[in-house]
Amino acid sequence: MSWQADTLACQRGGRVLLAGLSLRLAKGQVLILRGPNGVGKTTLLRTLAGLQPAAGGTLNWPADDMAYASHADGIKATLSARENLAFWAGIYGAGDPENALETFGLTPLAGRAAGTLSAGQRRRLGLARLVLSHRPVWLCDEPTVSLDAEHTEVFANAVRAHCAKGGAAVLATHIDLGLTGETLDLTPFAAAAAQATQTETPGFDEAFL
Ligand SMILES: Nc1ncnc2c1ncn2[C@@H]1O[C@H](COP(=O)(O)OP(=O)(O)OP(=O)(O)O)[C@@H](O)[C@H]1O
Repeated sequence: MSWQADTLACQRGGRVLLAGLSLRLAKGQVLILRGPNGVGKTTLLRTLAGLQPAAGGTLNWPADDMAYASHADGIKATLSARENLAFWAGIYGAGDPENALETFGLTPLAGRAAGTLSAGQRRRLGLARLVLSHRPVWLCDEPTVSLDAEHTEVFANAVRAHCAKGGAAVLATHIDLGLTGETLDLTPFAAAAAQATQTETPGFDEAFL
């Protein structure tokens, strides 16, 4: 099984930010997205997750295969860590909250209201949803923000284990997680989008007459 995008264009706020992007993700593969702030990493992940339509190109990338860990952890502050994962297990229709808690070292905190967790603990709870989901493709946006070195390694190991079982992952990150995988710099695709936009800009006559 593989997931494929051909000559994809992605937009945010009505602007096409990326154009001409083709990629293929195979089982077992890790793809690292790189590029400066604002280049469009989140925008691409949101498009691949099916949260927004592509602005062009074709996507053979079923949304039901995706588990998306965004900047927002999708955590309900008044529920305990365990209750949060039980909620998400219900949404995904699968998954073992206890295993997910254990994987991210959250078992001792399982009964705590999520709103009382530290930033790094909350992030670990957000990432635990990935393990729970049993979905083949993990899409992660800056997954290790707020994580200490130990839990950055826990996350990297979770990705390795997921891929070893036939999963795959697309990770937007500015740091080196020590994962074996391909790197995709989005800068040329942002330049292609900017170029296309310039070409489409109306000339003086069209704009003012
Ligand atoms: N809701 C929005 N409405 C309009 N523009 C937006 C919106 N969200 C983001 N943008 C803009 O879209 C562009 C791409 O943003 P995006 O979040 O995809 O970048 P990124 O590569 O993930 O950046 P970072 O490395 O800072 O996380 C930026 O210029 C940003 O300001």
